[in-house]
This record gives sequence, C-alpha cells and structure tokens, in this order.
Amino acid sequence: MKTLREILYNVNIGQVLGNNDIAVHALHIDSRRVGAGDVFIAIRGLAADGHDFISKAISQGAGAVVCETIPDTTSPDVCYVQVPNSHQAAGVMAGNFYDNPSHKLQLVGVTGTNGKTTIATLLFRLFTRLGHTCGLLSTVQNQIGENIVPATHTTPDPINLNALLADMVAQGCDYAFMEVSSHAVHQQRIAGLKFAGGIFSNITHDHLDYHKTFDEYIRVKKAFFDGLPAGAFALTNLDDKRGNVMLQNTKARKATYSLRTMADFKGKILENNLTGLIMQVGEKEVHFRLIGEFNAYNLMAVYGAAVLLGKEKDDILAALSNIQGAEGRFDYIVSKKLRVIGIVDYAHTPDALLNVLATIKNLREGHEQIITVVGCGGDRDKAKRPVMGQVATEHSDRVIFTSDNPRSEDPQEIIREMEEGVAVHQRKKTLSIADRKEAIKTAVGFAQQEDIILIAGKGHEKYQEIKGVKHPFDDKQVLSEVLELLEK
Ligand SMILES: CC(=O)N[C@H]1[C@@H](OP(=O)(O)OP(=O)(O)OC[C@H]2O[C@@H](n3ccc(=O)[nH]c3=O)[C@H](O)[C@@H]2O)O[C@H](CO)[C@@H](O)[C@@H]1O[C@H](C)C(=O)N[C@@H](C)C(=O)N[C@H](CCC(=O)O)C(=O)O
Ligand SMILES: Nc1ncnc2c1ncn2[C@@H]1O[C@H](COP(=O)(O)OP(=O)(O)OP(=O)(O)O)[C@@H](O)[C@H]1O
Ligand SMILES: N[C@H](CCC[C@H](N)C(=O)O)C(=O)O
Ligand SMILES: [Mg+2]
Repeated sequence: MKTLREILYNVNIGQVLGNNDIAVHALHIDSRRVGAGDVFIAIRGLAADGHDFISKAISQGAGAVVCETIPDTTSPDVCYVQVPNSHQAAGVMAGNFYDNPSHKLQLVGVTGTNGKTTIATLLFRLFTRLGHTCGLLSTVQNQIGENIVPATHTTPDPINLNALLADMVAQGCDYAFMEVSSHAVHQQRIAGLKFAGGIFSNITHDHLDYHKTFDEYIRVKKAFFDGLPAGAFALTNLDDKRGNVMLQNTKARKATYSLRTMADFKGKILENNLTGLIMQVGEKEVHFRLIGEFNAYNLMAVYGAAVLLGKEKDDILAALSNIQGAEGRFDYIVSKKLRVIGIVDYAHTPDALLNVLATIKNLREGHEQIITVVGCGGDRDKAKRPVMGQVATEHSDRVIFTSDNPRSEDPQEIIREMEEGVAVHQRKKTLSIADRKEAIKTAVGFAQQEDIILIAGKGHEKYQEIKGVKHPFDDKQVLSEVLELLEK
C-alpha cells in the first residue's frame, strides 16, 4: 500500500499539516463514499463545494484531507494537505494511487463535439480485430477486453478513470481508447494522464450552458492538445474550420485528415448509400459498413490514428471495412411489408441533426417523406433548442417535437423553445407530442410505403430522465414494436 507522501508525487503542494507518511486505502472526491483511513479531496464544483463536507468526511474516518483552503478548526489525527488546485491534485493523485496505468498502455483520447463515441468505438473494435486486448471509455459503455462496465459519464471522474485504466492494465490491455469531453478537460478529469495520441473530430454548437461562449468552448478543447507530450501524435480534421487551431500550440507530432484538401490522410467518397460507403483511401477503394459523409470523417480519423500507432495500412483497411458503428448511431430497421425505414440516431446537436438529415436526403430515391421525431435535453444548453427546431423542419417533410430527457425542466417549455426556431411557413409541418412513445407511434402512423422515419437525440440510451427519475425507455425497441404493429 502506498503512503500519502508517495501519492502526492508531482502534485503542486502548499502547506502540509500533520503526518503524510500514512498508508492510503482509498481516494475520494465525494465525502459520501469516505471510509476509515481514506483520503478526501475537496473540490469546488458548480453545485457544491467539497470544502463544506470536510468535517463530514472526517467524521466518517478520513485519515487525510486534500483541499485548497485548510479549515480553521483542524483535527490532530488528520493530515491536511493544501493544494492550489484540487482538480489537478485529484487527477495526479489518482494516477499515482493506481500506479499510473496510462503509462503502461497506449492511451488515445478523442475530442470534438460529435463523433467521439464513434471514433473511439471503431478504434477499440479495429485494434481488437488486429489481435490486441483493448480498453474503451465511452458514452455508450466502458469496456475492458470483452467485459462491459456501465458508463455514467462520457469521461469518468479522475478516480474512476484511473481505476478503469488500472483494470485494463491488469487484464493485459495494450491500448485504451477514450472520449475526452470538454467538461472533462475543463474539470481536469484527465490531469496526470499520459496520452499516446489525441484526435480532434470537429467543433460546432453545444454545451454553451457550461462554457458560456463558443470561443471558450474552443479554448477548452484546444487545451487537450496543448497538454499532449512531445512523443504523442495530435491528429486533426483539416476540413473543420478550427482543425488547425487545435494543434497550433501542441508539442505532439501533428497529423491531419481530410476529405477535401491535401492532408496526411486523405479520403474520398465514391459512393454513399444505405449499404455503406465506398471510399478511396490512398491507392485503395474500400467498402465500409458505416453510412453518411460524417462517418467518412470518423473513418479517416480512425485510419489515420491506426497508421500513426504503427499499423499496416492494408491490415487496417481490411479489418475496418467489416466493422459496424457504435450502438444508436444511424441504427436502422426496415419494416417488412411497407419497407418503411426507421432510423435511431444520437443526434443531439444542431450539426449532428443536420448531418444525419442530409445523409437521409441523400439516400432518398424518389419522393419518400422524411418524418423526424426530435426533442432536446433539459438542464442543458438552451441555445441549441431553436436551432435544432429549425434544422429539423427545414430538412424534413414532417416533424414531431417531443421530449428527450426533460430532467428537471417542463417538457412543454423545452418544446416551445424548439418551436421558436421554426420559420412561419414551415409551421404546418410540425406537431408537438410531449410523450415520446406517442410521438413515435404518431410518426409511424404517418408513414407510407418506403418513407423514412428519424428518431433523433437518444440513440443507445435505455432510459428517459424525468424529474430525477430514470424511466426505462429504448427508442429502437419502441420503434420496432410500433413498426410491427403498423404492418399487422
Ligand atoms: C456539470 C458537470 O460536469 N458536473 C460534474 C461535476 O459536478 P459539480 O462540479 O457540479 O460537482 P458538485 O456537485 O458541485 O460537487 C463538488 C464536489 O463536492 C463533492 N460533494 C458533493 C456533495 C456531498 O455531499 N459531498 C461531496 O463531497 C462532489 O463529489 C464534488 O467533488 O463533477 C462531478 C464529479 O466528477 C460530475 O459527476 C458532474 O457531472 C454531472 C453529473 C453531469 O451531468 N455532467 C455532464 C454534463 C458531463 O460531464 N457530461 C460530459 C459529456 C458531455 C458531452 O460531451 O456531450 C461527460 O464527460 O460525461
Ligand atoms: N464526425 C461527425 N460529424 C458530425 N456529426 C457526427 C459525426 N459523427 C457522428 N455524428 C452525429 O453525432 C451523433 C453523436 O455521435 P457520437 O456519439 O459518435 O458523438 P459524441 O461526440 O460521442 O457525442 P457525445 O458528446 O454525446 O459523447 C451521431 O449520432 C451522429 O448524428
Ligand atoms: N453527453 C450529452 C448527451 C446528450 C444526450 C441527450 N439525449 C440529452 O439528454 O440531452 C450531454 O450530457 O449533454
Ligand atoms: Mg460520446
């Protein structure tokens, strides 16, 4: 077992009060989890201040407290360590506690507004096919080899994150692929990690509730690349307006991918339909099972990263061509008789919705209607609501506004804010049905032969969060049940 002194290695430290040569059983950033002899790290958050729970942590037996401000009244049995930044301390301490697992495997982080789950999942599946044991940290799930560990966040807090990486090392993983959300960069959940590479997919409107301005959102994403070490690679999408900006100050080896201009990894779409993509990658023409131009970008990111990690181009393309996308991303079913196409997709940003609808339009062969069911999450960026309302109506023949995860908000109010974005002449296309199941039923009821129904926003999610309660809900299951009923 390590001592507190060892766990504080590489942490910026101010004052230390008490004995830091004590053995550490566990680290916690949440006082509610503290047990006898554990270390409590007090973090100033958005909703609460961990410093307010120091005495509670001590009453539960905490042997040490790491905090930005040492309390006025201290206990002689507890070691207090003052640090300038508890977020940073938590990351570095978690790494030390778990023997810095990120140093023992090749860790690749993926950041960007959309595409992180897809890219990380494809990399995990590709490297598994290439014979490696791999780890995955993603929105849909975490994975250690074949073992699935449910995910609570896109990027876990530093303690859970390092614990998961340590399990990966213990189970013989060579590689770990993880999503790096902007929240995680900002809250330094990734502090102390050693990355072998970083990938940027794109940056568009999202999370302005949290970051306040788009410039700040860009700055936070860029900070991930600024922090990469010299030995790592930094791979960016040149077709995104901010692709170059991301890498401007990185020490890592810079590499680029593109579908439009000269780049280290250049791809070209030759065909794009419901059976997948045919792309020219270098000298090769390759068929992939993923659908849509946006997935061509994701595939190029994966291809580029795999080359940069030392894999043979031909081996990569042969394996990648057989791999399916992540659950709930352009996941479709076709009904037997009417050949209605039902698509479930995790598009929960304006750009994702636009990309998915553009892809669907492109797949349409005749005058089939596009019927979209969409909502926006509560307690999240309100500014994206009218934009998503506008995108949905402009690119669909009919739109049913419904609830996503309303969380603490009034579903009708969220829908009203989405409707604000709809142009007057488009209003006749829209309907609002707050009950998501009813909305899906109604969409299916509208569908004629070969029409296309898009159920957007919740993808793989198996619940709907309403007023703090997660009710079981699965878009794909509801859609397939309702489609079957239609044909009875
Ligand atoms: C907005 C946000 O990111 N919040 C995250 C943040 O919480 P916070 O700053 O609000 O923490 P807080 O509640 O103020 O508490 C401050 C500290 O006091 C501690 N505390 C609190 C209460 C108590 O009794 N005792 C105690 O010790 C807390 O454990 C915490 O350490 O730090 C917590 C611990 O790491 C996270 O669990 C929490 O995620 C919340 C639940 C969340 O919903 N986050 C979402 C928005 C998120 O992170 N999403 C991104 C993906 C987004 C995307 O890319 O699309 C993700 O990576 O998942
Ligand atoms: N490269 C891309 N560019 C634009 N849109 C994309 C791209 N890849 C996926 N999308 C769209 O975004 C949705 C979410 O994709 P994905 O889950 O891979 O992104 P993410 O970045 O992990 O999202 P989250 O921030 O929720 O973790 C998809 O369902 C699709 O609609
Ligand atoms: N990672 C995103 C997921 C949004 C998914 C959507 N279904 C919603 O609930 O808003 C977030 O936490 O903002
Ligand atoms: Mg994700």
